[in-house]
Amino acid sequence: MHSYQIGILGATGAVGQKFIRLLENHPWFTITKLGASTRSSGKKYKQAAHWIEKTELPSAIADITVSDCRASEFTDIDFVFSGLDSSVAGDIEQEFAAAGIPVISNAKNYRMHDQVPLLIPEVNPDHAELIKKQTFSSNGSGWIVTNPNCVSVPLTMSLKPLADAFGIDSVVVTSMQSVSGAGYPGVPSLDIVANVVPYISGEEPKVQVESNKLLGHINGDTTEYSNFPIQATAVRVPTIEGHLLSVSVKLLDPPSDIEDARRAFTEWDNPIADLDLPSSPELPVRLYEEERYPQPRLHADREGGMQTAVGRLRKGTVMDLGYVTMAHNTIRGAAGGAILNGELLAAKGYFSK
Ligand SMILES: NC(=O)C1=CN([C@@H]2O[C@H](COP(=O)(O)OP(=O)(O)OC[C@H]3O[C@@H](n4cnc5c(N)ncnc54)[C@H](OP(=O)(O)O)[C@@H]3O)[C@@H](O)[C@H]2O)C=CC1
Ligand SMILES: N[C@@H](CC(=O)OP(=O)(O)O)C(=O)O
Repeated sequence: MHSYQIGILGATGAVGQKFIRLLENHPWFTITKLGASTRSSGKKYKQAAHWIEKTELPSAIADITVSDCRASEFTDIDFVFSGLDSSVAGDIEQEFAAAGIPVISNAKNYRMHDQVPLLIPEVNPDHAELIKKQTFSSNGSGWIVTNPNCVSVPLTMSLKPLADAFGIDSVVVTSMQSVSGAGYPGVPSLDIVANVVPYISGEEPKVQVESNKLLGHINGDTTEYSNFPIQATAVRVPTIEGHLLSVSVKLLDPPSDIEDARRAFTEWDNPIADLDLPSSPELPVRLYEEERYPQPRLHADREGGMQTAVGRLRKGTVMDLGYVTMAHNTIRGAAGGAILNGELLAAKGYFSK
């Protein structure tokens, strides 16, 4: 039986609030500490946070006093989830790991660090082994694990069945990203209402490198990346939740029949199915046959926001295959993905208890 007392860093932000909502009634993880900036510390959570979730702020959380994000304030917990702003996540997460507190982070800072696993449990669960190589803390009790960018998540989860069946030569992707990806208050309304903004600062380079780390292999102390090129275009659209991607793929060993590509998705085996993790979706990658699906408003919440949808699978005219894919950016692409990482690591015995 797993039972852990946990903290949330960046608890007042958009992702922090999603952690709080998703962890209410979690069977393994109980929130006992909340951290944010000095703007919030010392206040009760209900006063510090501008609650933007649709569900009620959990009463067990409302009266917790928010702490500074200092490791010395987070004694007596087993680990933290981090939804910190990336401008501060680097130093704070390192301080926690050095103090022997494991950090499961949603921020970008350590994703490409050699000894830090960039983890999607259904894609590369074995990469968790890198934890044992980390030297953030003197005795190895503190470490950092990250989850990928919210576009890299559906991109990599949808590429994985194709990589396993046919190998990937190259990818072109255009992401149509919802406004919640920019946090709260996020994109100015005069920019995004009835409009599309064809640029998201810093997004395309992350998408281009993270998938190759995720689809790589552990070799000794580090990750050997896969090495297919990805050309990404990141666009902000006026949806609220769910990032939709248009993907074109050239394969190393393309199937002659599109049915074989369909089967690659429908017959793909989830490598963690037998672990029965609480946040694990029944079907991590769902192939829709209806030509108008998937749509963010209709499908982003499927399986608790943890399912990656694939649709419009078709033979390509320039590259081998075309399809669209979509995932809930603040659940599967952020807090929910981090929680699933925590569950995987708990099930595999990584928390010293
Ligand atoms: N929104 C999304 O879809 C996704 C976001 N992410 C990443 O998750 C992280 C959080 O994003 P989001 O929730 O949208 O951002 P927000 O701006 O909504 O929240 C940022 C959080 O960081 C805290 N913070 C800011 N400065 C400090 C500081 N100096 N010391 C301690 N805490 C501080 C804030 O506390 P306070 O309220 O006190 O200022 C707040 O809790 C980012 O790294 C982002 O890139 C990743 C994937 C998807
Ligand atoms: N940039 C993403 C959200 C995000 O914060 O990404 P990252 O975790 O890679 O910094 C978006 O705007 O939708």
